[in-house]
Amino acid sequence: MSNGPFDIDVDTLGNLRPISKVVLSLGSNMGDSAAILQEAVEYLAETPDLMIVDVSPVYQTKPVGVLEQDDFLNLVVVAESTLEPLTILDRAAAIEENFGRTRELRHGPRTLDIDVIMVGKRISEDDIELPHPRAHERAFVLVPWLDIDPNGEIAGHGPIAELIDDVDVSGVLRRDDIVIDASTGF
Ligand SMILES: Nc1ncnc2c1ncn2[C@@H]1O[C@H](COP(=O)(O)OP(=O)(O)OP(=O)(O)O)[C@@H](O)[C@H]1O
Ligand SMILES: Nc1nc2c(c(=O)[nH]1)N=C(CO)CN2
Repeated sequence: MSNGPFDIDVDTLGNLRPISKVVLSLGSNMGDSAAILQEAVEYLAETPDLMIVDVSPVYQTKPVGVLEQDDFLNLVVVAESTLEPLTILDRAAAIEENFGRTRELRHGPRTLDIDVIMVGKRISEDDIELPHPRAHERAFVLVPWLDIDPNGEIAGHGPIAELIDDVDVSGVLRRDDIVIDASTGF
């Protein structure tokens, strides 16, 4: 899979649309987190013009940032899309809102958080920064991502297989007993 806008899709009107690689990080530490992640993957699979390529195993992870909160369940989704990065961010926020996500505390507990890790190229704007500025230092992103995309890279930081050597992975435990059914929609 290419990282950037090198693959092209032609829509029904004949317009050429670049296909970008998309990486999303999903996390939950409130409510029935396994069921929430399952449903969130289904919402993503139903998103027009976004095709899921793979869903990682689920990991139970120690909280990063605010430490006084429950462990998270995390997974990573790799997809391909012709959507604009801001459209993907809006879609992620809309899916979060289905689960009553509130933003009372930065890095605090949440039913569902969807971070946009990358959408093809690098972007730095008021509303969006890509790649996600903290992804390269987060074991809860790198470990599941590596499982499904061993050649993955974060622009400006390098291959995830190398970045992982510099992060503490001790708080990240694979939960093979939690299976996300990724068969619906792709
Ligand atoms: N790549 C990105 N992914 C997600 N949100 C982003 C991104 N770039 C900018 N944002 C903006 O940053 C805000 C992130 O808010 P949010 O409450 O999700 O942060 P957080 O998940 O607590 O912390 P972190 O950003 O460290 O993961 C959102 O309002 C969103 O518009
Ligand atoms: N383990 C873990 N810690 C976090 C997470 C998360 O998904 N997993 N999300 C955060 C805000 O994006 C802050 N801290």
